[in-house]
Amino acid sequence: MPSADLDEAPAATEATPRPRRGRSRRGKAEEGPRATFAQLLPYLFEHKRTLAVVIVLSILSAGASLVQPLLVGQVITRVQAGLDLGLLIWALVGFVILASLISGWQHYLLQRTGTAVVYSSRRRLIARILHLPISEFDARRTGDLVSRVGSDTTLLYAALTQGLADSVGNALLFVGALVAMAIIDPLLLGIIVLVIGISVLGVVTLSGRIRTASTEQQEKVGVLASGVERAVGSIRTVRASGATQREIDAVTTQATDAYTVGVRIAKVSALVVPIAGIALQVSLLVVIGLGGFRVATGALSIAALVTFIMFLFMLIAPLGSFFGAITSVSQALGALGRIQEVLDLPTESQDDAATAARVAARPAAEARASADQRTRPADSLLDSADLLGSAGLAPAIEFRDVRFRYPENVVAARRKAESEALAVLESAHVDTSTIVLGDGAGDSGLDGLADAAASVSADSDVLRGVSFSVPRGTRVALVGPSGAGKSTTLALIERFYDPTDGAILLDGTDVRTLDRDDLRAQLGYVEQDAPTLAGTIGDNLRLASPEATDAECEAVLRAVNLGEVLDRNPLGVDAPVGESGVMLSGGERQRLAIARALLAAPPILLLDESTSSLDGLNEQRMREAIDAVAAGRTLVVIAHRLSTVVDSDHIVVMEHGRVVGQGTHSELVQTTPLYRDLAKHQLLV
Ligand SMILES: Nc1ncnc2c1ncn2[C@@H]1O[C@H](COP(=O)(O)OP(=O)(O)OP(=O)(O)O)[C@@H](O)[C@H]1O
Repeated sequence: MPSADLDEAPAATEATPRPRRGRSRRGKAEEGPRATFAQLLPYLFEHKRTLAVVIVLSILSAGASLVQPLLVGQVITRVQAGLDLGLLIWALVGFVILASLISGWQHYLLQRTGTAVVYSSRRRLIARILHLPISEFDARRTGDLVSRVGSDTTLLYAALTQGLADSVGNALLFVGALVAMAIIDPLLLGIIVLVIGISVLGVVTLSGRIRTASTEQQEKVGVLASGVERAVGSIRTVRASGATQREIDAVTTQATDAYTVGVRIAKVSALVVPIAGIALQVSLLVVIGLGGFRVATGALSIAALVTFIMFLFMLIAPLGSFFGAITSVSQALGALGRIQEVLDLPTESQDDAATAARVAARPAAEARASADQRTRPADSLLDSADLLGSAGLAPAIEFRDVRFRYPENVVAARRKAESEALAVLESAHVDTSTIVLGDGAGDSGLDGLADAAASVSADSDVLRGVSFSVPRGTRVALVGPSGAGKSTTLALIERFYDPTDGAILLDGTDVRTLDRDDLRAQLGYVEQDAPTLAGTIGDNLRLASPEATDAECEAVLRAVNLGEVLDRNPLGVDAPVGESGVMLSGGERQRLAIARALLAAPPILLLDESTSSLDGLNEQRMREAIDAVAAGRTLVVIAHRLSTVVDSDHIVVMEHGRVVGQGTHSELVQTTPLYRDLAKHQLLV
C-alpha cells in the first residue's frame, strides 16, 4: 500500500483489532450503524458539476412554472375587462412546454447521478473490502458483506432520485409559491402555513422511526444473504444430509424477519400519505371558504383568488415529494451507515508504518535478549545454527518465541459458526460421535465438539512460544495433531495476522518491517483445501502471474502431474473447470493450487497439505508434485500424511501450540513420542 494510506497511530498489539473509527460507529447494538445527512454529502459533491446544472435547470423550471398562475391571473383579468388576450395564451402554452422539457432533462441528469453514486459507492466498498485485514473476513459473514455491496448501495440511488432529486426543484417551487402567495394574501397564507407546519412536524417525527426500521431491515437482509450463501455454498452437504427443507425453513425465517420489518416501514410510511392528504384538503377548504368570503367582501379579486389557488397546488405538490423524500432519505441513511461502517474499517496495511517503526525501534539489546531467551524445546535435536550450515547466512524463515492468539471478535465468530454447524448436525440426526472440530485433538463425540468450541476462547493462546528455523533451499515439514497450530503458523508468515509476541524473520528481517506486497511476492502459499476458482485452468493459474504464457502454464501443470488434465480436453489451458472446480477430481484440484503457486516462481513455498484423503495413485502424484516444487526453493509443508514428508530435511512436531520436537524422521522416531505415535498410526515404523 502506498505510504499515504498509512495511519500513524501505533497499534497496541498487532493481533488485536483497533476499535472501529468513524462517525458511524455502532451505537445501541439493536439500532445498528446509522449515518448522518452530512455523510451523504460527499457522495453528492463528487457530481457537483452535474448538480450545478440540475440546480440551474431547477431554477428555470420553477420560474417557468411560477409564471403560469400569474399568466392565468392576467387572462382572467383581461377576459373580465373584455380586453384582447394577444399572445398571452401562446405564452402560457410555451411556459407549460418549457417547464416540462426542463424537468425531463433534470430528471435524466438526476437519475444518471443516482446511478453514478451507487457505482462509486460500490467501487469504494469493493476496494475497501478486498483490503480489509483477514481477521475481518474471519469475523464476518461473507453474505453480509456481499449484501452491503449489492443491496445497501441501491438505497442510495432511491434517495437521490426519488428523494433529493425532486427536492432541489421542488424547494424552489415551494419558496417561489410562498413568496407569491404572501404578496397576494398574507392572511390566507398564514393560516395555510399553520396547517402545513403541523403536518411537517408529524412527518419529521415519523422519519426517525423509518430510519431505525430501515437500518434494521438492511441488517436482516444481510443475515438473509449469509443464510443463502451458506445453504447454496454447501448444497452438496445439505442435500446429502437430508437437510434441504430445514435449510429452506431457516432461510425463510430470515426472509420473514426482513419482511416483518419491511411491513413495519410500510405502515409508518403509510401514515405519511394521509398526513399530506389532510394538509392539502384542509388548506384547500380554508382557501376556498375564507378566500370566497374575501372575494365577496371585495378584499380580493377573483383573478387573485384563482392565482392563489394555483400557487397553493405548487406549494402542496413539493410538500408531497418532500414527505416521500423523507422516507427514501431515511432508508438511505440506514444503508449508508452500513456502507460507512465498512469504509471506516482500517485496511490491512493501514498501521504498517507505525508497526514497522515500533519494531525497528526496539533496542538492539532487547532484540538480542529476546532471541537468547527464546525457549528451545527440550528435545530439540537441531539448533538453528546447525541448520544454517557453515555459511552462517540468516535462515529463509525464522520463528523466535512466537506467541499468538486470535482476536476476540474472530474467536467469537468462529465459536458462533461452530455452534451453528453443531445445531445443523444435531437437527439432521447425524452421528456426531465421530466428528472433531477446532482443536479437539483427542476429543471425540458431541462432548468433544462442545469442548472444542469452548476451547476456542479469547484467553487461549494458539501458539505458545514457537521457535524454529527454515534455512534457505531446504524442505521443512510441520506435523502434529489437528488444532496444534500448524495452519496458523503459515498464516503468520503470510502476515494474515501478526504475532501477539515474539518475531518472525524472513532472511533475518522482521516481517513486520517489510512491505506486505514485497513479502508476499517472495512467498507462494497453497492454503489447506485451496479453492478452485470458476473459469478456466488458465484463469486459475494466472491469478498470481497474469502475464504467464500458455506454454509456461502447460509446463507447470506437467510439473505437478496434471498433464493428463491438459490432454483430455482439446481446449487445454482454456478448458473450463466448472463452479468451484467441479470438473476436476479432489487430487487434481489440490495439484492445480500447487501449480498456481509454482507458476509465480516464488523462492519460498508454503504448502498446507489438504486433509482430504487421496487414493494411492493420487498420493504418489502429490508426492512427486511436492518433489518437483521443492527443487531449487525453500519449502515449508504442513503434512497430514507423514509419507509426504519423511524425507524432509527437517521436521517440526507441534502440539497444543508448542514445538515438542524437531529433527529428521529417524531422529524424531527415536526422541519424540508424539511423532513416534503418528508414524506408528500411519504404518511408517
Ligand atoms: N480463524 C480462526 N479463528 C479463531 N480460531 C482459529 C482460527 N483458525 C484456527 N483457530 C484455532 O486455532 C487453533 C489452531 O488451529 P490451526 O488451524 O492452526 O491448527 P492445525 O494444526 O493447522 O490444524 P489442522 O491440522 O486441523 O488444520 C485451533 O484451536 C483452532 O480452532
